[in-house]
Amino acid sequence: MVDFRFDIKPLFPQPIIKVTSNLLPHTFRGDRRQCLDATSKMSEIIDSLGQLSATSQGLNKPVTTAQRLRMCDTQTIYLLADTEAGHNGAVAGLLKVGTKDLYLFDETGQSRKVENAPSILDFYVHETRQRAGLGKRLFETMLQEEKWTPVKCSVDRPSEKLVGFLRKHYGLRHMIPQANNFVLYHGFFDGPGAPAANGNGNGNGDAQSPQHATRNNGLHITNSPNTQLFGATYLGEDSNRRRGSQQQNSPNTLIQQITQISPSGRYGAPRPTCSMAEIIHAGNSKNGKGGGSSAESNRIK
Ligand SMILES: CC(=O)SCCNC(=O)CCNC(=O)[C@H](O)C(C)(C)COP(=O)(O)OP(=O)(O)OC[C@H]1O[C@@H](n2cnc3c(N)ncnc32)[C@H](O)[C@@H]1OP(=O)(O)O
Repeated sequence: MVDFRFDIKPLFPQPIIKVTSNLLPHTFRGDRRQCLDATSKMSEIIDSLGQLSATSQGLNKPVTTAQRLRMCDTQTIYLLADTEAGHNGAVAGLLKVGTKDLYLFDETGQSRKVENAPSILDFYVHETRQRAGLGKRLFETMLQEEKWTPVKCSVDRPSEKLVGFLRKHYGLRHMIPQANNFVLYHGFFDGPGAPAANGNGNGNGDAQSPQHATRNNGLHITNSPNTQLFGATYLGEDSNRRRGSQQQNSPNTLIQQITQISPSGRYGAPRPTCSMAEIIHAGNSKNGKGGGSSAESNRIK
């Protein structure tokens, strides 16, 4: 549990509050002076929880800060408190969600641009309170408030724990391979309002379009914003075969393809295992050619 030097109770009239770019609890009512005080305290809470989340995920800098939230009007943070804890109460967890415009592949390998895709961006429950249902409570509140369903959420590079959480509580198992670090599950594209496929029907788009792709040995490299930011991702043998990739490359070339678009921000940060690129590197090092990428050298072993 995270304690603060101030009493958190006035900020948490209910156990879970929502905070957006004004850095105020959604329940907040007050004059200008109270507003400034609440903003400063909320900033401290968000920064503390964001830092703990980053540490727990092995990131070298937080994904969630008050400053970032202030700059972004498409994100919401849900905070869970235990107002009975200690003298001042304590905060137990954080869930940051938002909407993103993403270039994504559906189950058949068709490329689609999805605008305002619901995204799970950061999720953390304090170590002393994990596996006690608090994560589920936060997530359920978020789903209700945002009017989202779990299968329609994209998840920004989920940890093993989050993958387990989604499997356990929502039965999400079958991922759709992507060329970026977002994870989608089968069913994401189903139902009314499903986004249309892009371009020419083979999922590649044309040479001028943002989703233009080159595929080599299962690596999907596009010039989409995601790939530029986050790097290429291994799509797996099956999807590679399905797409009829012609070219066979050496392991060295694969590493170059992964590293030519080096990750930045969250993605340049050291991470624990659980990445498709890890699989490639592991396979490659068996051939005596391991390591070398900036992401790889940053990763905690
Ligand atoms: C997009 C992203 O934010 S990726 C980063 C996700 N965050 C993290 O990995 C930070 C560390 N982990 C956490 O903070 C928490 O474990 C959360 C937020 C993932 C889940 O919150 P919790 O309160 O633990 O979840 P809750 O109690 O509702 O559900 C428990 C289930 O989550 C999964 N889980 C939670 N903790 C663990 C763990 N230590 N090891 C493996 N699975 C875990 C399991 O499926 C677990 O069910 P089980 O106990 O029957 O195996």
